[in-house]
Amino acid sequence: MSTIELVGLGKRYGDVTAVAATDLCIAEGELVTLLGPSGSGKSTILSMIAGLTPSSEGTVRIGGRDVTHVPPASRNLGMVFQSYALFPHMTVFDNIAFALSIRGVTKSEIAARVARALAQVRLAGLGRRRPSELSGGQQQRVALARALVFEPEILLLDEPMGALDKNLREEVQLELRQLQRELGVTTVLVTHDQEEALSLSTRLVVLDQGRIQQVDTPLSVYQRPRNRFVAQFIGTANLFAGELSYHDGQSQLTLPDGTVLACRAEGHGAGPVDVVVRPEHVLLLPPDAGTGLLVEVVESVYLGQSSRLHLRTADGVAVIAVLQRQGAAFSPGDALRIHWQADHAWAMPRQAGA
Ligand SMILES: Nc1ncnc2c1ncn2[C@@H]1O[C@H](COP(=O)(O)OP(=O)(O)OP(=O)(O)O)[C@@H](O)[C@H]1O
Repeated sequence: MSTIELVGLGKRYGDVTAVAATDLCIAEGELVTLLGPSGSGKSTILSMIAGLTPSSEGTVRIGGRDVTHVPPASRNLGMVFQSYALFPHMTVFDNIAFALSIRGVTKSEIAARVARALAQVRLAGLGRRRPSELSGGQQQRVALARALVFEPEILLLDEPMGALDKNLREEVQLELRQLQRELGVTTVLVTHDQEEALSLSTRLVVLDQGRIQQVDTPLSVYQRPRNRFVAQFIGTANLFAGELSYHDGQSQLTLPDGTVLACRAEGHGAGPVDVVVRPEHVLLLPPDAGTGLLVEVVESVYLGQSSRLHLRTADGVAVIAVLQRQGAAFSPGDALRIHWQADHAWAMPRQAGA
């Protein structure tokens, strides 16, 4: 099992910087997800780790060894891509055995290794079937077995669940996480699916326009985003522009209408900030409460387990509140006040142009 280190790794296509010089260390046994909008460089980074795309600058190290100029087949990694590309005319066994047989591994060794890989993905006994005789989830697991049969140090997964429907996807995600933990194989995943990223990963790498915006645990990325982009890209974000100040060591936010509310800030001084508050952390008060920010109800949406309130401040800022409590009936036009606990309001330095 192995670490992955990217040192100043970048990729340019002519004038286009697909990936700016990137530093990233992935520890042994981690499952790290590259997350970002289309074109942000996720697949290019994965492909440079795999050795399929040559880098324009920088170094890739796997297990401490510089593999920047080592061909993909000698990097000891397993790969699974969205289109599993199983050979339809071959049995499951032969699909998994294929790459071993062209490398001259003996028949008895192949049989043992394929059987082990099939057992790892819980497909023991299905080796004689053809891909068309398997469900989508089973086909996906064959693709995974095909990657695991090499006993790779590193597993690279590019949208591996992309072709599965939602229920199956959740089932396969859980299995993948369990298997990855069991094997302790260092894994890099590319996905568009935020829930998948949040639920599977030890850490997330959030990318925008070929640059890393934040590397952190899913919880930290959600609760303590580094900037507006990350806050808005992961989950739903209520953003409040205001002035950060400190009083008796406590940070507070002053909104344009003069309302003062608590917030948390880390490592930056007083001045203009954007504060992010997640919908489940917005608390309501009656309009005559002596504190809080005055808002008007735009719409109240009943969702079964919860309801979602669309609100608007006097300055026209849209706010979403998700209420777990039932029976809170509000009508459009109702006046309310909102507030939050200091721990649930995260201040980020205002970026130029925001
Ligand atoms: N062969 C290529 N030639 C020129 N530009 C490329 C090439 N491959 C990728 N790019 C550009 O590099 C950038 C990053 O692409 P990449 O495929 O890594 O993004 P991504 O985040 O994986 O996107 P998606 O989520 O759509 O797969 C994009 O701007 C893309 O247009």
